[in-house]
Amino acid sequence: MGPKKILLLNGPNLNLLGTREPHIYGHETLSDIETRAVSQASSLGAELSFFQSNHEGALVDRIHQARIDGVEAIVINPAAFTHYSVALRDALTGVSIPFVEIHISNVHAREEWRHKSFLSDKAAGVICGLGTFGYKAAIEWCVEHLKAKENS
Ligand SMILES: O=C(O)[C@]1(O)C=C(c2cccc(Sc3ccccc3)c2)[C@@H](O)[C@H](O)C1
Repeated sequence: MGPKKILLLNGPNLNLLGTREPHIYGHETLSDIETRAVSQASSLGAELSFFQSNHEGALVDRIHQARIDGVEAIVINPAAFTHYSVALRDALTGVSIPFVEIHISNVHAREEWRHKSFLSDKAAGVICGLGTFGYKAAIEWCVEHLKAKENS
């Protein structure tokens, strides 16, 4: 049994992280987040890959590929797609890979339309409002979950 494979997905506009609205999304860039996630996963004995796209279909395709690649858990910040993407919901449920939905901001403390997620009821868990710490927590949960599943 090789290292556990985790995929980190980030949705539209997150490539702009750290450049605008730092009061909401912080100062870290997406690259900072991805680099730290790879290092954290490695220290936990897991293998993390990452992908960001502004295009819904590209994320759907990457989720399909995750199944082929033997990815065992997904951490996804769907960004705006959270609030309307049935396609992402269907892709994630279709590949039957457990996923953690993460939001840097507390979407429940923001505009009403950000309170609705098309993914949350299908997620293993949802983390929001903890800033980029949410990525760290989500990755740690995935590793623990996969280890527990292996030992069950
Ligand atoms: O809080 C989040 O992580 C969230 O998923 C992230 C979002 C997000 C992601 C990237 C950019 C923006 S808005 C923006 C656009 C340009 C520069 C800075 C921010 C919102 C929102 O669409 C979601 O409602 C909430």
